[in-house]
Amino acid sequence: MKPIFITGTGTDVGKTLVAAIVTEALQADYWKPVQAGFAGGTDSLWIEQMISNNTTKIHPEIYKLKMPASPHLAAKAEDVKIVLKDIVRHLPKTKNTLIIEGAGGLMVPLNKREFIRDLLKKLKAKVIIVSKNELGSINHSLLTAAVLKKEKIDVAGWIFNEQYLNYENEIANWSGYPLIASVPHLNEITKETIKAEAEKMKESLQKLL
Ligand SMILES: Nc1ncnc2c1ncn2[C@@H]1O[C@H](COP(=O)(O)OP(=O)(O)OP(=O)(O)O)[C@@H](O)[C@H]1O
Ligand SMILES: C[C@H](N)[C@H](N)CCCCCC(=O)O
Ligand SMILES: [Mg+2]
Repeated sequence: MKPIFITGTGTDVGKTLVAAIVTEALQADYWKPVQAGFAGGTDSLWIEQMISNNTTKIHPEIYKLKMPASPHLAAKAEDVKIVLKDIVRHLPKTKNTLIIEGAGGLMVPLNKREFIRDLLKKLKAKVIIVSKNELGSINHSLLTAAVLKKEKIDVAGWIFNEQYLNYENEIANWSGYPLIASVPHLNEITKETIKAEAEKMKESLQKLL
């Protein structure tokens, strides 16, 4: 089975929160190959704290960079070069479904000429796009979809995070990619609330993937 790559319309849209829900729902493994910024903790550590099942394995990052910035700049600050084939070479060998989280959105540079877009292509992954259900999101979402289409990338569909507006069907229709699920604003983010969202999402995920 292809790995599932969780990208988003940008940074801070809720990729890690959605990744926790999807990972828990499928009892999948999780991998964040490029982490830029870890003063407040890494995405991997956060996922580890939010998962309830005993099957999930969290695979170590390949690049763990200090600066909370675009990975190409965070890498430059540490005199590191992000090499895509080194990430691909370290793709975790697991029989379990693998959830991979990107950094920011699709057109985030990893080095002078390659982007998250190129990484997910090289990893031959199937993509879930996380988008926020808020004003401005139609534009961000359709630009993201345009890049995925141009590159003929295999897309499973959208997961919308935080329901400020009802844009889900609009964006699904315009893009032609299906709506997988919607996640409400969670007043409390705990193992229990993640597990409850995972239960709600399980069936749609299993159907699509
Ligand atoms: N549905 C939600 N309810 C409440 N808080 C949320 C929700 N989704 C995301 N958040 C909060 O918004 C912030 C950003 O979310 P998250 O870290 O998942 O974004 P991200 O897309 O993974 O960012 P990055 O590009 O840094 O990986 C976090 O503090 C998270 O807890
Ligand atoms: C620091 C942040 N939380 C992420 N790790 C990296 C986001 C990169 C975004 C780059 C950009 O689109 O401007
Ligand atoms: Mg994240």
